[in-house]
Amino acid sequence: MPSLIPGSMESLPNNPPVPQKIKADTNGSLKNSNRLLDLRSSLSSVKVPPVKNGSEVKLRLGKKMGSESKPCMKIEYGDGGYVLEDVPHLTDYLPHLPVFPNPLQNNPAYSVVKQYFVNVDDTVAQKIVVHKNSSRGTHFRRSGPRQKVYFESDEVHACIVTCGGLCPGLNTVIREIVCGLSDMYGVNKILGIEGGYRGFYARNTVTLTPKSVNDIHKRGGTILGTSRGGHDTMKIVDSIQDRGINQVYIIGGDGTQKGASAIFEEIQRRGLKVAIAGIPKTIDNDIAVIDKSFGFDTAVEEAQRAINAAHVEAESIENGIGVVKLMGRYSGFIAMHATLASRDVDCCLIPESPFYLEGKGGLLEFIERRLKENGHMVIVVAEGAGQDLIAKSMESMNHEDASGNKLLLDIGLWLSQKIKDHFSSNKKMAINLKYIDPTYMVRAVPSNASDNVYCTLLAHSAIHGAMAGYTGFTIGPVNGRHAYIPFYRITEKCKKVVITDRMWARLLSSTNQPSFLSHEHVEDARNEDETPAHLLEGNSKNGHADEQVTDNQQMNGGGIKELMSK
Ligand SMILES: Nc1ncnc2c1ncn2[C@@H]1O[C@H](COP(=O)(O)OP(=O)(O)OP(=O)(O)O)[C@@H](O)[C@H]1O
Ligand SMILES: O=P(O)(O)OC[C@H]1O[C@](O)(CO)[C@@H](O)[C@@H]1O
Ligand SMILES: [Mg+2]
Repeated sequence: MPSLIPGSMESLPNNPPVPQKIKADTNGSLKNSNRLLDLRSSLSSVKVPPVKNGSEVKLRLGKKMGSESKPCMKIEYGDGGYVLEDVPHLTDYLPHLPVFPNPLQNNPAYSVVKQYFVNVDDTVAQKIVVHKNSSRGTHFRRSGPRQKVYFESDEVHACIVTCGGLCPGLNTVIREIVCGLSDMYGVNKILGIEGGYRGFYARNTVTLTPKSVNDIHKRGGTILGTSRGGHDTMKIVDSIQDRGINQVYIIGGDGTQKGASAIFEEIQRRGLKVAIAGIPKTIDNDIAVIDKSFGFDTAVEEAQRAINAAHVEAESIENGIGVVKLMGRYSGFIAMHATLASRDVDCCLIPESPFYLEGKGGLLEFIERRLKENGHMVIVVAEGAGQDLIAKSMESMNHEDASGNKLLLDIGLWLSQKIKDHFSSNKKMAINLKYIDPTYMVRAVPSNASDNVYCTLLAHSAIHGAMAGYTGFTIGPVNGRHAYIPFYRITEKCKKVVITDRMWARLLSSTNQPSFLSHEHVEDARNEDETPAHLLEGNSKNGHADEQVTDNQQMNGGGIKELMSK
């Protein structure tokens, strides 16, 4: 029997949301006193103006288009241009689920906390720098424990899977999910899925207990193993169903979150009471919306060791050049932050900033000048930088990994060779170049102290969300506050360094390197910043009314406009 919680900030759903699968292909709408639930089968055709007083909820349902599946969107409008991009809830398609009081109310560690439970209406603003007349813009549901939960402790059968490349902190997140479920919610049935997505149907599982995971945060890698490729939605959901799993914690990058979204949609289609929670992971820090991904700080810190070594080598010998290659397939955040942190770097090359070697303003000219001035120099290059240059000078392979990610050519080796060739061919200067490739070293280490704490918060957010019945969500800090974010927001766009924004300008000013930017490049960068038309009414055409750029948004790939207005 569902219980009401006295004094609860949340009201139990008297009018539970309409089950999505029933209404999936209708054009009808349903109104109550202050809410409108609008169910459409097409994403693009809906145009409903925001309601002035009160709020309006729109649930946009996915429809298969070719092989791409459009996501479910649940959007609520409020006053002053307020938009809530909400995440799905189990009651969206299972309206009569029983609810239970949150066992944290009786937990001695948490019951002393004043207002430990998050108000159900709390949301987190994506835009925090506002003008007097700015609209309030997009918000996400605040994460944290709710007074009521949709799972009883002994009913929960959770599983955890890690997918994609390694990242410092994977083991910490696993540990914290297991310990958090057990300590906070008394959950004791937790399975580890081995070897990534394909482990659901092709590998063994391992039972995870607080005791078995106690020390794993001190190790790099993932105790569960990981993989690329092998995402077979039907087989994965069959496995979830056959094993009686009802909470799935999926740790991985953009590809993994796309896979999690497909699993969620299939779970929903089958009408299963299974919560799907994504925990975003990527060493490259290229996940949109969230402030930063776990392991990134650790990677930047670890990269300092390689940069230090390169600097020591370079400054100890005449015309010494240290070249360090760091990770960053499409985004140069590790290289940029490692450079800014180090102050020993003379030039940082990232995928977002095209560069050239020869001629006036080119890299080779700059190297020569810097060697004449300082006698040594350090170059940091992100692995995804200059791929166009290598492809031109070598036969491009165009190979992909099992997940469909482009396999990169080795920019570090190529660049080192080009520099050596240049200085030996024109005999201007004898140089001494040392190439250091610590790429896998920076992601194979255990997470540092601050990442460890961050991993705990992520794990707890995911647990509270799943216990509260939310599903089809990923989590992360938005402007410092943890939030539940719909999958499509994380997967629609990869976060990149904005080369016309403040942080890159700081880097250019600290290294004094050429920007390599022609007027066309700036224009291109400006155009790339055009956010794809978002589906939010009441916003400007790029979906961010009165957009104001902050350093935080720079991390999130926003901000070309700012430089232009400076
Ligand atoms: N569009 C997609 N739909 C379903 N599954 C996907 C999709 N893209 C990737 N996956 C699956 O997600 C898993 C991880 O993907 P991928 O190898 O791209 O790593 P990632 O999660 O992006 O992490 P990393 O940051 O290390 O690249 C793989 O098992 C892959 O099959
Ligand atoms: O683990 P793999 O397959 O070698 O992939 C390496 C890639 O993974 C990442 O670490 C994360 O996407 C990239 O920086 C890098 O290009
Ligand atoms: Mg990826």
